[in-house]
Amino acid sequence: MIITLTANPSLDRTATLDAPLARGQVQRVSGVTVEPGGKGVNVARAIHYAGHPVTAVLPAPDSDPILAALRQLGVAYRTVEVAEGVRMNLTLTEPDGTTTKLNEPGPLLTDALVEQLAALVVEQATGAEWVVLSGSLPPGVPHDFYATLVRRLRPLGVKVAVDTSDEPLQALVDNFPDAAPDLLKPNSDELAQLTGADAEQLEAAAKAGDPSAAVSASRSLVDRGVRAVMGTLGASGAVLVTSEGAWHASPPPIVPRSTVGAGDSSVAGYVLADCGGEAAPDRLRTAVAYGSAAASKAGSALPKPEDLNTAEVVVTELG
Ligand SMILES: O=P(O)(O)OC[C@@]1(O)O[C@H](CO)[C@@H](O)[C@@H]1O
Repeated sequence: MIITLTANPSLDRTATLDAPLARGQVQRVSGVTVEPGGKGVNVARAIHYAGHPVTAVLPAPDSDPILAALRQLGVAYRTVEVAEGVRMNLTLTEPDGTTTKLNEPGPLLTDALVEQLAALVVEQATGAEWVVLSGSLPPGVPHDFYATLVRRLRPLGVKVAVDTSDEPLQALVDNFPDAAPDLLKPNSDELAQLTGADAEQLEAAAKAGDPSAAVSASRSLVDRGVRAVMGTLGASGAVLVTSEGAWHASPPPIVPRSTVGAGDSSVAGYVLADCGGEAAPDRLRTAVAYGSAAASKAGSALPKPEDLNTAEVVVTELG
């Protein structure tokens, strides 16, 4: 069983544009989809499609359309009941695959609701293989929420993955090694932010086939207690660093349609491969196959096992 927490779930509304976005103009959209989203919800969806037991934990009113959508997909969930509906995040996709996201802050959670949410995750985590803590935190939730939760989860013996950004990510790192998770999934900006590396240089080097800056940044986090750091590098694939070694995986060729959910899919792939007993290089291979399959799908659509092109992911062991 895998548990995902989405403290700030969303309904993802994707508008497809037939022409490049023209700022300040009225433009017609050619299609709209609405899907249940938020990073942990996406991870849960991809895991569910793979046939692995999963429960998504999230705050939402009982009548919220996100819950109806999850029921329709057959994704199991547990909620903390809140009064205000989940936020609506807007994605604009342009013909060349450029994706623009406008994310709302989300509804305020009171201290009592924050504690109910943490207690629900701890309850569900008992006996689970992994808990995945993903996404931003809505107003009212302290920045160190994930740090506190990792500390509460560790005694249960469950593995913990964290994928977040900005202050919650910084607060987590500030609380290492006590709050160090089993998997941290920063993107290149986050890796640079956390380690003082230059984001542009790190990305440019990875694009040119040299992921060493991403590896050193990831290694500095492993040195501070994280079991595995998977740094995602967009079209340049991802690196995985553990205390045993470092690997880079380049993705299979795809036509990118929407990057929304690519990072979440890579987390799902990593955790699924770990549950299947795969070694580090194959966990990275599966993660990158999942991430690139998601990027080749429209809107917030997530990959199913038949969408994966694992054979064309090239994994290289690095020194
Ligand atoms: O605002 P956050 O929590 O950082 O990110 C939320 C979000 O952009 O992440 C998912 C894609 O990763 C989307 O489903 C959702 O809209």
